[in-house]
Amino acid sequence: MRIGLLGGAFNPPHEGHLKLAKLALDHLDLDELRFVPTALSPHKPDPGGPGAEARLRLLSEALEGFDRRCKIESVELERGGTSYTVDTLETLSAREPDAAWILIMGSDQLPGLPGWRCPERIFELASAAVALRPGAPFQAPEVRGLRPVPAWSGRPGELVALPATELDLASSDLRTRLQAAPHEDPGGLPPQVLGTIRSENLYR
Ligand SMILES: Nc1ncnc2c1ncn2[C@@H]1O[C@H](COP(=O)(O)OP(=O)(O)OP(=O)(O)O)[C@@H](O)[C@H]1O
Ligand SMILES: O=C(O)c1ccc[n+]([C@@H]2O[C@H](COP(=O)([O-])O)[C@@H](O)[C@H]2O)c1
Repeated sequence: MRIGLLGGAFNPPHEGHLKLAKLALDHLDLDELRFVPTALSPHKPDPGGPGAEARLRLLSEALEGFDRRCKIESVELERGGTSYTVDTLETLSAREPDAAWILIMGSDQLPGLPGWRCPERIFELASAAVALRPGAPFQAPEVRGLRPVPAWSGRPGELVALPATELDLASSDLRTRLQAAPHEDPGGLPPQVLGTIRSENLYR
């Protein structure tokens, strides 16, 4: 099994996340892509917003009718506390030892990778696929064991580039816009997600 892990706060989930997932599914020949909502993101501990339960609900709405290979992996919400990727990979790889894991991310994550908890261990357990995000160039970071390759073979430690999402969307901008103009469509939200945000007065 070739399994992609797309981790994030999804606060709220938006079309940029879905485009990233689609690019990964199409280019990496994945059997599954799991969205992994954080309990607390290590570098964004207090982002505001409606909390984990609502983020999870919005994410499952965003995935309704999307690609059937997409699932939600709730291991970080169940574990609670700060969501370190190395802990998640240790749990998943012990649980599913035959899977090949690949982290799916936007290029804004690359400069911070050496500062993640135990990055060398992360890339003993998984690879990474990175899509260009507007404003964030692709620059391979210095992490032992991580090496750029043209295509993913399934072996850990490989860093592969995905095409650009070409969607200049960020949850933080959407939160700001929703708060400033609650009755306007900020753009970039799946319709079901916007509907729930409105009907439940979230992000006010
Ligand atoms: N528009 C986008 N294009 C490419 N990747 C994206 C895009 N938006 C988010 N991502 C990626 O999705 C993953 C999860 O992102 P996250 O949930 O933190 O969303 P975000 O929009 O970056 O949130 P925030 O603005 O609150 O920081 C990260 O790897 C991030 O790089
Ligand atoms: O493990 C770490 O040290 C680490 C540091 C920063 C980010 N991450 C992961 O990267 C993903 C996106 O994080 P963020 O902060 O952009 O929401 C999410 O799954 C985080 O758990 C992980």
